Formats: sequence, structure tokens, C-alpha cells
Amino acid sequence: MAHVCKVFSRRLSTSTAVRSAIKHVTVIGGGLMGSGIAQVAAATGHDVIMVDQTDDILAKSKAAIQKSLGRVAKKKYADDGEAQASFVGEVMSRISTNTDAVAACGKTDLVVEAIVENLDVKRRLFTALDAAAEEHTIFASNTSSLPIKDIASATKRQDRFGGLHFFNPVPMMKLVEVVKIPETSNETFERLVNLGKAMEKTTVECKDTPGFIVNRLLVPYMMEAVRMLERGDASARDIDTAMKLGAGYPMGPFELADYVGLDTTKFIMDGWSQKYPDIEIFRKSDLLNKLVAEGKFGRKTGEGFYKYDKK
Ligand SMILES: CCCCCCCCCCCCC[C@H](O)CC(=O)SCCNC(=O)CCNC(=O)[C@H](O)C(C)(C)COP(=O)(O)OP(=O)(O)OC[C@H]1O[C@@H](n2cnc3c(N)ncnc32)[C@H](O)[C@@H]1OP(=O)(O)O
Ligand SMILES: NC(=O)c1ccc[n+]([C@@H]2O[C@H](COP(=O)([O-])OP(=O)(O)OC[C@H]3O[C@@H](n4cnc5c(N)ncnc54)[C@H](O)[C@@H]3O)[C@@H](O)[C@H]2O)c1
Repeated sequence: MAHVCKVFSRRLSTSTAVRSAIKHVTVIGGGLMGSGIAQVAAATGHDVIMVDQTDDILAKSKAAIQKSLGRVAKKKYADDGEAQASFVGEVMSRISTNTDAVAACGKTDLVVEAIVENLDVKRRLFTALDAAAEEHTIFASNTSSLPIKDIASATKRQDRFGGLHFFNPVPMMKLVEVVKIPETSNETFERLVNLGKAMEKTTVECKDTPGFIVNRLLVPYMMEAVRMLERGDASARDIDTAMKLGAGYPMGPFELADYVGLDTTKFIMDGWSQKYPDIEIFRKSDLLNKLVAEGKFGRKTGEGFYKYDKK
């Protein structure tokens, strides 16, 4: 009898898991990350609503997705222009846009937030969405550095809240960190892991600790690089070259910072230097702050540590 119950309960849990599979995803924030998350979710068969503040921003987000899909399509379908166009068209057809975040969360399985790295802004957003979203809807943040618990506590659904930390560029990077807080239910965590896998990512599990796994190791490395530059020990170009040829990294630290966005890297360091004032490596970088103050955010503005051709 016990064996029959075990088989039955396993089938039940499987059917429950299948029934609760995430199919509709609302992505709030159509910037570097949100557009990538929307693209990969749509390319892996999910229905997506992408939200940002203005229609103009959303038009730019869709154009970026279209361009990225074009690069993916060329690799998938070589010289078959028709197949490439059909692939891009089909994926784009699964992405709708909205400037009203509350309206976009009324009927969805998952809300993934990828807005500015600012705790108050993220908390205000999730408080507003909490009242509008259905009971079964899961919330997740793509934050690089903020405690998930500090974001989740702005809602009444901490059992249905987790971190989904994708990596830039989302179409190329195979990793997603799935972060749980103590309140995250087992079903929620399982659904987030299953979504990561459905998006053809490799998932790793982490606790809600500063920087999760990758950024806990990446931030000190990149901050050491900028200290090296500030001391005049070596040039940015030579530091990047050294790390690519000496450590096998695809990008050196300054190329990567320009790629991530110096605004975002500053927001991350502002938070950590304030939260951990006694940790020297997190002390703010005058050079980074100067670049951001001058509007030099890296690739996204055409200049950061390096200058870029306007594409
Ligand atoms: C040092 C200053 C200190 C500042 C403070 C620091 C503190 C804060 C730092 C923490 C930041 C954390 C951010 C975040 O939370 C965590 C992250 O995301 S970290 C970033 C992780 N990502 C990486 O490390 C990326 C490393 N780079 C690469 O992997 C590659 O360079 C690249 C981006 C894939 C590009 O590939 P390349 O070969 O270099 O160049 P190409 O552009 O020619 O691309 C080749 C090929 O790839 C395909 N492709 C590339 N990009 C895309 C895309 N966006 N969409 C689709 N396809 C893409 C494409 O097929 C390309 O071929 P092509 O089409 O050009 O023929
Ligand atoms: N850039 C990276 O490499 C990277 C990688 C992983 C995670 N992240 C994290 O992802 C998040 C977004 O980073 P990004 O690089 O995509 O930033 P981004 O500046 O490229 O995009 C942020 C987008 O959010 C929009 N936005 C801001 N406030 C909003 C609001 N209240 N409602 C709707 N939209 C709003 C902005 O208009 C912008 O388009 C941050 O939390 C960041 O830490 C960034």
C-alpha cells in the first residue's frame, strides 16, 4: 500500500509541477538585461510582456531584441534567409509591450524585474504589483547586488518570491543564479529552477548573500582592477589584455565594466560601500564616479573607460 501511495504522490507532484509550469512571463525593465530576458523567454516558447517607462524606450528594446535575434538566426540557419526571418518573426510575435506595469501583471505566471539597481525603486514597484498580481504569480528580481529579502519584504508574497540572476548578454551566457530567501516555498523555488532550465540555462542555487555566487567573486576582482588603474600601476588596456591572455577571460575588467554599464556598476558599489563601510575593497572609486558624473556609462553611451563607435 505504501508503495502505491508513493507512486501516486510522485505522479501527483509531477502533474502539479507540470500544471504549475511557468508559461507567461512579465519582464519589468526593457534595458540591457530585461530585453535579453524577454528575448530568451520568448525564444524558448514563453509568452512575454515587456514593460518599460515609455513607448520610445520599448521601441528601442524591441529593436535591440530584433538585432540580437538576427545574430542568433544567422548561426542557427546559416544562409537560409527565409528560415532566419521566420525564426525572428515567430519569437518577436511572442513579445508584447506595455508601459503600465500593473496592467501587465494582472494575468501572468512570473514577474521578473530588471529595472534600475536601486532598492527603493524596486520596492515601490513590487509593492504596487503585489496588489495587482494573481495569487499564483511568482515575483523575481534580477538584481546584481541587493538582498532579495530587502526587495521581497515590500510584498505580502515572500513565499512566492526569489532571485533570478541572469548574466549579460542573456542570449549568450548560460548561467542563471536562482536565489531563495528563507520564506521562498519549495514549489516556488522548483518553478524558478524549472523556468531557468526551460530557458536553456544552467541553474545554480544560492542563498541570499551579497553578490550571490559570481558577483561575490567578480566585484572584488574588478574593484582591484580599478584600484590598479587609479594607482597608475598599469593602463586599462594592458590590464584587460593581461586578464584575457593571462587568465583566459573573454573580456578584461574594463571592457566588462563598459559592457555591463558604468551606471549600474556605480549603483552596485554605492550600495555595498554604504552597507559594508569597513570593507576596504568596496570603498567607492573616484575614477568610476567621475566617469559616471560625466555621463560616460560605457558602451550604452558610447564612452566609458574606452570610446566606442556609434552603431
Ligand atoms: C573595472 C572597473 C570597476 C567597476 C566596478 C565593478 C563592480 C561591479 C561589477 C559587477 C557587475 C555585475 C553585473 C551582473 O550582475 C553580472 C554579469 O552579468 S557579469 C557579466 C558576465 N558576462 C561576461 O563576462 C561577458 C564576457 N564576454 C563574452 O562572453 C563575449 O565577449 C561576448 C559578450 C559573448 C561577445 O563575444 P565576442 O566573441 O567577444 O564578440 P562578438 O561581439 O563578435 O560576438 C561573437 C558572437 O557571439 C554572438 N553574440 C554576441 N553577442 C550577442 C548578443 N547580444 N545576442 C546574440 N548573439 C550574440 C554572435 O553570434 C557573435 O557573432 P556575430 O553575430 O558577431 O557574427
Ligand atoms: N548590466 C548587467 O550586466 C547586469 C547583469 C545582471 C543583472 N543586472 C541587474 O539587472 C537590473 C537592470 O540592469 P540593466 O543593466 O538592464 O539596466 P538598464 O539601465 O539597461 O535598464 C534598466 C531599465 O529599467 C527601466 N526602468 C527603471 N525604472 C523603472 C520602473 N519603475 N518601471 C519600469 N521600468 C523601469 C529603465 O527605463 C531601463 O530601460 C539591475 O538590477 C542590475 O543590477 C545587470
